[in-house]
Amino acid sequence: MNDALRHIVQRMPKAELHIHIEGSLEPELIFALAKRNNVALAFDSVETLRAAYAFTDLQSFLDIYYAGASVLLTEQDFYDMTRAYLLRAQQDNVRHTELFFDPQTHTARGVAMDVVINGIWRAVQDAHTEWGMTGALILCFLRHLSEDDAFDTLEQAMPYRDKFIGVGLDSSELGHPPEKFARVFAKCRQLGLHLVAHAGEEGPPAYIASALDVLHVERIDHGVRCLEDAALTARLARDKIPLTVCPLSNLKLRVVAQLSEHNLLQLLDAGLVVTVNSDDPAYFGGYMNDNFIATFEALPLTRQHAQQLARNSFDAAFLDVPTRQRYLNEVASFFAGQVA
Ligand SMILES: Nc1ncnc2[nH]cnc12
Ligand SMILES: [Zn+2]
Repeated sequence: MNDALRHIVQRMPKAELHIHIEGSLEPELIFALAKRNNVALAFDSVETLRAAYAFTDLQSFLDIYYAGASVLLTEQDFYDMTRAYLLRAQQDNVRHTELFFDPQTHTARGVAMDVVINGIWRAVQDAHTEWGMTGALILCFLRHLSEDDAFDTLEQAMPYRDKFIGVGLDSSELGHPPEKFARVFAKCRQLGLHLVAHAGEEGPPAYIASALDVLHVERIDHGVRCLEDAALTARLARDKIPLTVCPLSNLKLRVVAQLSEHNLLQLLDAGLVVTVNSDDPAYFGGYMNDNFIATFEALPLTRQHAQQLARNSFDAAFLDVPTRQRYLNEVASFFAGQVA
């Protein structure tokens, strides 16, 4: 990629829609919080922890990711983690972000729901006050746990209903199809929550179809395996169901062997509302602009693709009409001022 295109991709306004906030915990912060909270870690240094980030698949990552999250105990911990992510995202010209959080990872360790939600939400509010970034929270159910556990989690979260806009589904995909959570998603739909789900990351295209048909999700997280089913791909394009794609995550979790083999360009060519996101940036070697640059380096993507991806990120976001329009106008005027 040439310098002009690199500059465009870095500077263009963008939204991040697939970021697990616990996946933004850098090893340095894990060690600092472990010390502050007197939590024992299975690693003796930042370096040995980082060296363990050699994943072979989704599960090998999740085991380390849940261990890392064990240092989060107080509201201040959740605030500090979220603040660090938001500051980093701002450097990449992220204007709006929708943060996933995994309450069950914390409540199972005795951390109260209000500690989790209030800490994360206060950091989002401060970013809005201080530099105008907009943000929202999406509560994710862990799919390796039961639907009853998800119902309990929803009930515990209801006193904080004004602080999250939707629910998602994450963790180990294979063997835990969307339909396992049909009833709890139906309840969330009744409550007027936005609905998303991880599907088609490691799991088959059938999981994408059931996330749509059974859970009635509005976006698919990852979804990269949809291309294995032409009818499903056509449906996603026709219904403008966005995919929140995470290229460096796909590389690190061996969904693809090399980024040059990533299907992001085919997904765009198929007319899908593709977005680029970081997933778990502290674990996968990159934040938003790292993902954009690595992908643009690996694939024959152009300035037009960059503009499409920036626009898609705001089109796919759960924004009110005037705010979306304001961001789309920002994208248009940014690109109108570029000569590359
Ligand atoms: N990429 C991913 N897939 C499923 N669950 C996750 N939790 C955090 N990152 C995840
Ligand atoms: Zn994810």
